Amino acid sequence: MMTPHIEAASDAFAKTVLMPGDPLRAKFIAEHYLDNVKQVNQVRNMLAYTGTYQGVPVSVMGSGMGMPSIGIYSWELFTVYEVEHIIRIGSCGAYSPELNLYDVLLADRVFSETTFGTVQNGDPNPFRSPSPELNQRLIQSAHALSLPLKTGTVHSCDVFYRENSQDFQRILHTHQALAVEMEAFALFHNAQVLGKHAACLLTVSDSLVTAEAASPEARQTAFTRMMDIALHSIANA
Ligand SMILES: O=P(O)(O)O[C@H]1O[C@H](CO)[C@@H](O)[C@H]1O
Ligand SMILES: O=c1cc[nH]c(=O)[nH]1
Repeated sequence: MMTPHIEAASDAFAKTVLMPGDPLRAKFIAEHYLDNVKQVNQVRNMLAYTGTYQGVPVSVMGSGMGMPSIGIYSWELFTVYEVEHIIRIGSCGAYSPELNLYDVLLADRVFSETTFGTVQNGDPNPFRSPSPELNQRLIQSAHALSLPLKTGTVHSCDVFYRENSQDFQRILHTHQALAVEMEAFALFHNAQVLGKHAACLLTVSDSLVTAEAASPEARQTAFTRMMDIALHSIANA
């Protein structure tokens, strides 16, 4: 075992890793998109695979839910496996009435009340940013594939079930956060601290404004758009 959480050999990962929260979404991508696939991790069922997409090496690994989990996996990938780029591909809940179910959103800034940064290296700044280069490539890929892509601030939240379900209005208006998810802040923080590159693409799976939620079937189709954009950006880097 190379780390307490990843059993893969030191050269098992490609330089770019796609990270959905759900390890089964990682399996889906490996099975439907990649060639020459090898499973490289199953510790704690946090499945990881390496293969090629249009001839370019790429890995895909689940991050689990929440900042402690992605904080561990992204740190180990960046420091032990010499991974250079991590693109999170996740689901999010819409705060903005202008976001519809299945829209794909690229985070250009992340806000969080988490203590992750303060505890990790004493940085209390509640905002983190993605890699401008990765974001530019993702925007170009969406354009090349004629897939609509929105950009904006995302809220990374430590709590999924909040007592006050309308609290999102405050965060929308105070920080212009268009949607909520639970990992991007820690991923961007680790990338910044380690001099690596990270980005976050999200598909709207539900709306806190309208209380609509995507069906499981629709989620799969809609999520493939985000996967297409991410994989195209890797193949055309
Ligand atoms: O779909 P994923 O990538 O897991 O992302 C979102 O879904 C989970 C909550 O249901 C959290 O991990 C949140 O960030
Ligand atoms: O973190 C998340 C993801 C999807 N929907 C939510 O409400 N929260």
